[in-house]
Amino acid sequence: MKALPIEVENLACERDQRELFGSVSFELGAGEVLQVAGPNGSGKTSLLRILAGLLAPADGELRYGGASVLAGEGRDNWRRDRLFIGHAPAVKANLTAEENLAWLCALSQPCSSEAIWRALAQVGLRGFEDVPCHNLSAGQQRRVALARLYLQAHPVWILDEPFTAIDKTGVAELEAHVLAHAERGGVVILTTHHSLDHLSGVRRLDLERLA
Ligand SMILES: Nc1ncnc2c1ncn2[C@@H]1O[C@H](COP(=O)(O)OP(=O)(O)OP(=O)(O)O)[C@@H](O)[C@H]1O
Repeated sequence: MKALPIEVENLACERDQRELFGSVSFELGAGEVLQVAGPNGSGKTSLLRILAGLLAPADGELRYGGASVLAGEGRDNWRRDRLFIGHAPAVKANLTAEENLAWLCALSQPCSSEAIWRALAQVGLRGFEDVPCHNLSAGQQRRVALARLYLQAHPVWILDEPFTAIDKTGVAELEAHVLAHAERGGVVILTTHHSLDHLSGVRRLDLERLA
């Protein structure tokens, strides 16, 4: 499924009555990857949470397929098409890897056990399907959350620090998966403190310069 055009116009964010950023604007189309960069506290997570619909902006507009997400008419398409994976892995400690994915997917696109096991194998967790997440390492817990990228068919990925706690091989695999998603007509918006300069075609939005 191809992503529809995304337009962000003069988006502003305040936290505790302090302006974090005042006029973030960009447009993205199918096949594009955007890295949101900037120092700690510059508002990268806040911007991604606004885009995901989890935080209200102080001002500005987000359009998906030409329809305003914030005003309402584009909201259903946006909620259907965007997948947000936050900074924390958001896995439930007492549930197994499989149960976590079944629960996470049930909220948007329910998945079969077979599909979940396949996705867990793709993120290197074959043999860990039935292990409660409190018995997994930090990197393995992150991999459980990232398995959704192999499982679900959302065209727009919004990923906050997806590489955190992931080993070198895992980072390379995830980078390739991000690029492959874009090649299939998806859009990826992500934050990371590691450089993506070695990947061709990744656009960069620097909140430091916009603040
Ligand atoms: N729930 C909140 N309530 C009030 N202020 C918050 C909240 N969450 C974050 N902030 C503030 O907003 C600012 C930006 O935080 P944000 O997490 O968006 O930055 P970031 O660029 O993602 O940082 P990092 O690189 O450290 O992850 C920080 O000064 C932070 O203290």
